[in-house]
Amino acid sequence: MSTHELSPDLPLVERQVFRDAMSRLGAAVNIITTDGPAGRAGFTASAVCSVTDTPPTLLVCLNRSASVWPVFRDNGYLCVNTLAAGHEDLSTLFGGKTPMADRFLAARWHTLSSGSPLLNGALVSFDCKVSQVVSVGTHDILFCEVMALVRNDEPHGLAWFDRGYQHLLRQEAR
Ligand SMILES: NC(=O)c1ccc[n+]([C@@H]2O[C@H](COP(=O)([O-])OP(=O)(O)OC[C@H]3O[C@@H](n4cnc5c(N)ncnc54)[C@H](O)[C@@H]3O)[C@@H](O)[C@H]2O)c1
Ligand SMILES: Cc1cc2c(cc1C)N(C[C@H](O)[C@H](O)[C@H](O)COP(=O)(O)O)c1[nH]c(=O)[nH]c(=O)c1N2
Repeated sequence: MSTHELSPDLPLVERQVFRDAMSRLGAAVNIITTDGPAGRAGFTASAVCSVTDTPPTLLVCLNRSASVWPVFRDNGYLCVNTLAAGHEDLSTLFGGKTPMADRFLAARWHTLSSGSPLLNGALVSFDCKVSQVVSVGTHDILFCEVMALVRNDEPHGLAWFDRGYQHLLRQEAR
């Protein structure tokens, strides 16, 4: 067992201690998409969670230094596409550096009423309106009200754990 004290203004080495610790929190992998007046964009996010079911709301944390940030800020609508097993390469593609057109060419999509792209074969997709944005440190927390959702019967989910992908089997498929 090891204990680390952290200060709020973390120097690089302490930031690494924090990240190493966070790498132990397994999380679903999602591709967050948007399309609208500011253009089409998508990125991979593991910092996604449920906030409240009344009104149905989830949150997405987006680094303000990401190339996609101004597009999400201006469109105000997004879709959270939760990935299934087999989507590892797509996750990596949307995880940075790849030009936007190439990210979208790698999969099949259809357009939701909000305009946001829904990933065919996602475990579940949440079509959302961004209801509130709170900036904390380097990130914006996007609170997203869910307007519609689409579920898929794909038996295997995908998790990001210890800096790698893991397949998860849904209870119903056991
Ligand atoms: N919340 C995030 O912004 C976030 C989450 C996961 C991965 N990533 C990015 O994906 C890449 C690979 O990540 P990795 O998990 O292999 O190794 P890593 O060492 O960069 O990250 C380990 C863990 O720390 C957290 N984390 C990483 N960067 C963060 C940030 N800027 N702000 C808040 N939390 C952060 C995440 O929980 C992540 O799983 C990195 O470029 C990382 O920045 C970002
Ligand atoms: C598994 C995994 C998980 C995450 C990420 C990456 C990967 C591989 N990234 C990074 C994010 O996807 C990346 O910064 C964007 O794609 C933007 O990259 P560009 O600035 O367009 O190159 C990321 N970024 C973010 O702001 N919030 C998050 O929750 C996550 N989670």
